[in-house]
Amino acid sequence: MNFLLDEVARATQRLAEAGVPSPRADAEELAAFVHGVRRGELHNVADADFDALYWECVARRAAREPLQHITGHAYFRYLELRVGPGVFVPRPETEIMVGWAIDTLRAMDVADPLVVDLGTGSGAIAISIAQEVPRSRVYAVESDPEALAWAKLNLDASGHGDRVTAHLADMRTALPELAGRVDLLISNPPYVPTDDAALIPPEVRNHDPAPALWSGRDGLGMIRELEQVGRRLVRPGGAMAVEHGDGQGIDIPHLFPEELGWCDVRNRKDLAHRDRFVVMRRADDWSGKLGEG
Ligand SMILES: C[S@@+](CC[C@H](N)C(=O)[O-])C[C@H]1O[C@@H](n2cnc3c(N)ncnc32)[C@H](O)[C@@H]1O
Repeated sequence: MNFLLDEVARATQRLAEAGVPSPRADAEELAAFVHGVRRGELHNVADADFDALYWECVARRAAREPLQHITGHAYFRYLELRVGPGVFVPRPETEIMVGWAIDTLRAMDVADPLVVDLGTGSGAIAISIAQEVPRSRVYAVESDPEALAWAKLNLDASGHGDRVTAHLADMRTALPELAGRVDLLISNPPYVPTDDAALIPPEVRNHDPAPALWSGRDGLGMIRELEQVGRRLVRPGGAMAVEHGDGQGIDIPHLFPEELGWCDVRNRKDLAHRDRFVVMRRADDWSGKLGEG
């Protein structure tokens, strides 16, 4: 074993003792970050090049600071996003929902689909859709100015800024000018039950911003509101996708009832086969009035 890999093995043990869920991967990722190489190239780092900064990073991770806050970036689909304090770190679970949205948009017979991402955080969802659906126009809504600043940073770096508009607004009332015109509405809203606060890992509880997490005792507060938002914004025949937490899959389809013009309401699973998001469509012929609560 070379010197660096030996250090990585020691760091792995330290992270495991601190309760980090993926200690080996994180120890390698930090070593790669510190030495400016990819994980698969760590064997090329010469002993003399070992940087003691590595152990500072390991100490921060052992104190349960998120890996992505230490490296300053998070990977999401084909993007490398800048993240740090003040913005929610995008998660792999959300990539699957975005994949569903991209497939749905590509299958729509609409030349320049109009998309709304509610609670954009780092901009992960909005920028991925703009990147992978070339003629889409995306509105990215966020109420937290600090988070929106990260989204704008990522948007500027992405090269898709001409088709993504960032809005500082409350997702419950945003974009009245798009009423009844949106082809696809997508949201990863806050959905963690305040009742579960004690169960949440320290990386999340102490580092993701509070507005990104909590949504009432059962976690469903914002998703209930999103039903009305979808009814107001999505055009007849348009689609909607909403992420939710473990164990909420059973409750959410009932929040989008046929009587209110929702159809094809389905639970979708993440890679771990847990219900993770719900998808639905506005009926083509729903006769209710837009915007009615
Ligand atoms: C779970 S995070 C999702 C961030 C990003 N879309 C992602 O998937 O990585 C939820 C986001 O919604 C934002 N948010 C919470 N309440 C909001 C509201 N009323 N209006 C707009 N954004 C809100 C939070 O600030 C946070 O950035």
